[in-house]
Amino acid sequence: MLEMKDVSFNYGNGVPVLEHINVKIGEGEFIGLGGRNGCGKTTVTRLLMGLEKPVSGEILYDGKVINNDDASVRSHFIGYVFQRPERQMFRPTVREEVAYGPQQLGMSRDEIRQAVDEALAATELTELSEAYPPNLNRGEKQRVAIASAIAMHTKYIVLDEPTSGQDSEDKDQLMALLTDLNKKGMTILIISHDMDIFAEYCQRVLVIGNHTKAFDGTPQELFTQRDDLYDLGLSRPDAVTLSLAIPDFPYCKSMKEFTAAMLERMGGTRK
Ligand SMILES: Nc1ncnc2c1ncn2[C@@H]1O[C@H](COP(=O)(O)OP(=O)(O)OP(=O)(O)O)[C@@H](O)[C@H]1O
Repeated sequence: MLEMKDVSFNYGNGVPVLEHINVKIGEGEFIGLGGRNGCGKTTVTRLLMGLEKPVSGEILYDGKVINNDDASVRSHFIGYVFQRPERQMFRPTVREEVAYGPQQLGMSRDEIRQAVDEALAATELTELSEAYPPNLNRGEKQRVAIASAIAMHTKYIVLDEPTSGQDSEDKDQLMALLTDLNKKGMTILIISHDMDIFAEYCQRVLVIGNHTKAFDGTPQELFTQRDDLYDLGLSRPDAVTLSLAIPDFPYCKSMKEFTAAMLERMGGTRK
């Protein structure tokens, strides 16, 4: 369990960024983190990663205060995919990049080879294992960062707006990979401005507003019960809006679900 207990933070210029944040992130969850531009989403994840320290309050891992554990210690249990993943890659090949973490953990050569092979296979990077990371496209770089976390067997992975600027094929591929990792037990925390991702993939959504936690619940609760979505910098996905507009229609979290429900209502099948 990762926990933020009454955490407040500013960047030292007197401007409050986060105030009295309380959040528990249990193992196996798939959580979306949303809110307006500049509300502090990246800062929340930097605090969890140990890249920033709370001004007050505590960060806990399995009940132990880890405020003073720096990012290299926390990387043993949290993997991170930066908004610009090239900033986290320093090795000459994809294989060496993915092997770096396991080497730091002191794994044997054979263990490292096996962990890296498995991680490259899981992220469909085997054929790019000798490639120079800066030459990869953004989706491939993200998968290298994810492979690094898999090879270290981290329990958590945090992704900062991984699908922004991606076409729908890359987005679907990434979300399928994250869903698969989550099914295998990895906890996912994904920052996004994409409401479809919250609705379709996340079990829980956290929203930051007014410097603190403004919502913590299921996407269905968020999109059907809150009337301040606009104020929070959010919007209702089309699939949800359409399903709510039709009397006695089930809640639909994606257009695929909506289409299937609509066809069922009309007594038809998809050709
Ligand atoms: N290094 C820094 N020094 C000073 N202020 C900063 C720094 N980094 C971020 N901020 C400010 O802190 C606030 C929160 O920034 P943060 O990047 O966490 O927001 P965000 O919700 O992730 O934004 P976005 O959706 O645009 O990525 C913003 O007002 C930002 O300008």
